[in-house]
Amino acid sequence: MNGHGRGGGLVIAIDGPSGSGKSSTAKGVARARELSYLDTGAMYRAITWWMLDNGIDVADAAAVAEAAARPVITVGTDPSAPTIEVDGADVAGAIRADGVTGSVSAVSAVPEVRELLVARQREIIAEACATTAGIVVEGRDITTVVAPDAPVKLFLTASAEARAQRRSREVRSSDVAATQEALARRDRLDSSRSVSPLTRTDDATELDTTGLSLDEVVALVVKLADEAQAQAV
Ligand SMILES: Nc1ncnc2c1ncn2[C@@H]1O[C@H](COP(=O)(O)OP(=O)(O)O)[C@@H](O)[C@H]1O
Ligand SMILES: Nc1ccn([C@H]2C[C@H](O)[C@@H](COP(=O)(O)OP(=O)(O)O)O2)c(=O)n1
Repeated sequence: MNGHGRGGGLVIAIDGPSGSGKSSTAKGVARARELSYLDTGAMYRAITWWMLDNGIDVADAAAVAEAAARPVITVGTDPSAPTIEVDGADVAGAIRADGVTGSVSAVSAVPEVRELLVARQREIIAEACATTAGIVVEGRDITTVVAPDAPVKLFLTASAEARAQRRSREVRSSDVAATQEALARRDRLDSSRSVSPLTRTDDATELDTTGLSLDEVVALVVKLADEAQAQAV
C-alpha cells in the first residue's frame, strides 16, 4: 500500500516541525503533479477541537482515549481546496484557534488517538493511490510510521527564527518572540512523546528551507518526485 501503492500511485512523505513549510510545499507539489494532498496535522487538530467542544479534559489521557472513536473525521484531499469536517461540520477555521493549537500536542500523544488516525490516514493513502496519480502526505510521523516505504521521504527544517517569522506573518502577529516560544514548546512536546515522536530517519532527505523561497522548495521536491517516478518505470 505504501510506496508506489496499489494502482501505481506515488506517495511523497513529508515530516518536520511547525513552520518548516510542510503544508505549503506539499500543496504546491501536489498541484504541480496532479497528486492528492493529506494534511495529517489537520486530523489531530480536528479530534482535539472535538474533545474541547465536548468538555473532555485533554490532560486526562484515559478520558481522551475513551472518547477517541466518537468523532467522525472526514478529509478532502484536493490540494487546491482541502477540507476537514467533524461529524459533517466544516471545522477548517475552528481547528486553527489558539485553544486547539495549545492542546493538540497532548491529544496527539495518546496512543489510541494515533492508532485510529494512522489507520484512517493509510486508508486515505490507499484510496488516493487507487484513484489518482498518488498523494503528498505531511505531518510528524509520515516518514517513520504512516508511510515508511514511500519512495520520496523528506524532512523539512528551517531555523527557529525563520519559522517564527513565517508563523507571525501568517497570523498577523507582531509578537515574534511569543510565537517562537509557542513553537518551541510544541516542538519539544511533539519530539519527546513516547509514541511516534517527530524524528528524522537516515533515509529521509533533509531540506533546510531557511534561505529558500517556497517556489524553490517546491521545485526541489518536484525534481525528487520526478526522479522517483522515472526509477519506478
Ligand atoms: N520556503 C519558504 N519561505 C518563506 N515562507 C515560507 C516558506 N515555506 C512556507 N512559508 C510560509 O510559512 C508559513 C508556514 O508554512 P506551512 O507550510 O504552514 O508550514 P508547516 O506546515 O510546516 O507548519 C506559511 O505562511 C507559508 O506561506
Ligand atoms: N502526523 C502528525 C501530524 C500532526 N501531529 C500533531 C503535532 C502537531 O503539533 C499538531 C498540529 O499539526 P500541524 O501540522 O497542524 O501543525 P502546524 O501546521 O505545524 O502548526 O498535530 C502529530 O502528532 N502527528
